[in-house]
Amino acid sequence: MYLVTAEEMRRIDRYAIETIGIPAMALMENAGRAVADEVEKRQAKTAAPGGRPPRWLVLAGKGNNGGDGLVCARHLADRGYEVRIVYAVPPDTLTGEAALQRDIALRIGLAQEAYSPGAIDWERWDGIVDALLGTGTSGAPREPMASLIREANGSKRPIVAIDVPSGLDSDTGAVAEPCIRASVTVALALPKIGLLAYPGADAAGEVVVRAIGIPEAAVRSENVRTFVLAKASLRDRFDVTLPLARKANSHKGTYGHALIVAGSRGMSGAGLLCTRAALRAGCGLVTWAVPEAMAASLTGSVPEAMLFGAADAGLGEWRGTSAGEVAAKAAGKQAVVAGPGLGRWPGDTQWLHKLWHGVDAPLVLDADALNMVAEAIASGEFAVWGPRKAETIVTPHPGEMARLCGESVAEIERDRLGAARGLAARYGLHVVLKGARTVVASPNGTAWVNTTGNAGMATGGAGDVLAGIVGSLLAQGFEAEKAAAVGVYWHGAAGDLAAAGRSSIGSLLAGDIVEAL
Ligand SMILES: NC(=O)C1=CN([C@@H]2O[C@H](COP(=O)(O)OP(=O)(O)OC[C@H]3O[C@@H](n4cnc5c(N)ncnc54)[C@H](O)[C@@H]3O)[C@@H](O)[C@H]2O)[C@H](O)CC1
Ligand SMILES: [K+]
Repeated sequence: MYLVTAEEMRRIDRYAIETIGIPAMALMENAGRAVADEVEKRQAKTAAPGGRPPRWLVLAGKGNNGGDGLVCARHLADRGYEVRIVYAVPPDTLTGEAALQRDIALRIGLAQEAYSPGAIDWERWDGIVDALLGTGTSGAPREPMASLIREANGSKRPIVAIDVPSGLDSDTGAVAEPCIRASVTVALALPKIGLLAYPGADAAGEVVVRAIGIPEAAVRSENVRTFVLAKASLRDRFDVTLPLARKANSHKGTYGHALIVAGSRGMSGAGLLCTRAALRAGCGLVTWAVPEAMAASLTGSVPEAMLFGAADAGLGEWRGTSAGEVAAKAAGKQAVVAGPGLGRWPGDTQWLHKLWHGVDAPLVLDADALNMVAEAIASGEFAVWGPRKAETIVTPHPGEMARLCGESVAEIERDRLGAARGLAARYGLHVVLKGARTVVASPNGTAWVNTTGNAGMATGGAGDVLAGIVGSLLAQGFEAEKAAAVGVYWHGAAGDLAAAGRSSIGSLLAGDIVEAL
């Protein structure tokens, strides 16, 4: 499923109207009717007291979003609802199709008023349709609309938002003060990015996408490069269904060999989780490289993996001198994961630089390896590292992403998609920006926003598990975008499955995610 910006939606809309010739009023009619259907569906669950007709308020702005609301009001009235339109602005300032809808509403005698602060008896109404602002929003809602939004939120009535909750930035998910807090948002034609990205996703409530008669040809006229990562997209885009299929006639060599470079004294668990996740995600063989002094104590901790002890002068910590050995160990492997629990040591960016070129296989960099890259970027060194022989996936959380981009966490979180896309394009990396609604961005400009996962996964080791899964999929021959996208979806889905089996998701452990794979 596509995810669009306001500008992309506008262009698709314009193509449908101007190039294909579908009247704007027809689209608006479909939009308003779709919203009325959704209101009816919700209202049916809670019958109005005493069998009286349901009472709904429609808050209308002056643009096309308001026009959609006026169509919705008309259809609700036709279905026996008591409806009242509240214009946020003087009705004579409405323009275009919205003005035509205003005249229609007037001619059929729908109840209406211009908003006056404090004048609405909210208690009287069963629900509210938010038709104040849509994709034409610029900046935070201005007065008097801002007061109307605050009153509506304070009313505690269910709010059905048309297209986007008013006050939401459709492109980033940033919410203005105030922003409508909807129980459901009816996204018209295509979902907007801001409906999935937090904090917008919280303001949107449940998101329902409804067709309004925009032909597929209009959608295709726009080269949309952002997609929802959901079960259907795995199937349609990547030809993958989970659990992964296996050929009856196959052997461990069929599923690849991954090298996991992870863990150090005090952080062996990161390597252990990464290694177990890689095995559970199905690659044929895993070699786990650790500083040599740790190898003895880890013997048998994951009997299915091979252990490799890298020279460490007996300290259980990584040293720059091990780069050659690790690169040699990577020969013949189909994927390498480096980073979880590595720690930092003097000269570690040079160590990583050696792996950067010494490893011929696809590489996943996570955790401390990302901090090394961030330092190399900051010092200007990274610019001269040059391209690798195979693809590279980086899996930063927002803190690591902030260091990689030289920005603050708040700046990254304000536009996660933009940040991930920017880093991917700048350095030719596949970027997995973790967090609620993980973003996967590729150097070719494609990006995915994930729908699986839950807050219980905000726990130590969950990232190590993801790195292991992605490495495992690379080892099994998935190309980088597919490995990253499928891995992210699967990791979240496993987290959801693991959470479903617990009374509180707060008790979820990273190891549970591995077992749920
Ligand atoms: N998807 C489609 O193909 C269709 C979508 N429809 C609906 O149209 C809106 C977008 O309509 P548009 O007229 O471009 O913009 P808005 O209604 O969102 O609002 C524009 C209006 O509001 C004023 N305004 C802008 N920002 C603010 C602010 N911060 N505070 C106060 N007022 C503001 C501005 O002056 C403009 O005049 C889309 O979301 C769908 O709901 C079509 O109906 C069918 C086709
Ligand atoms: K709206």
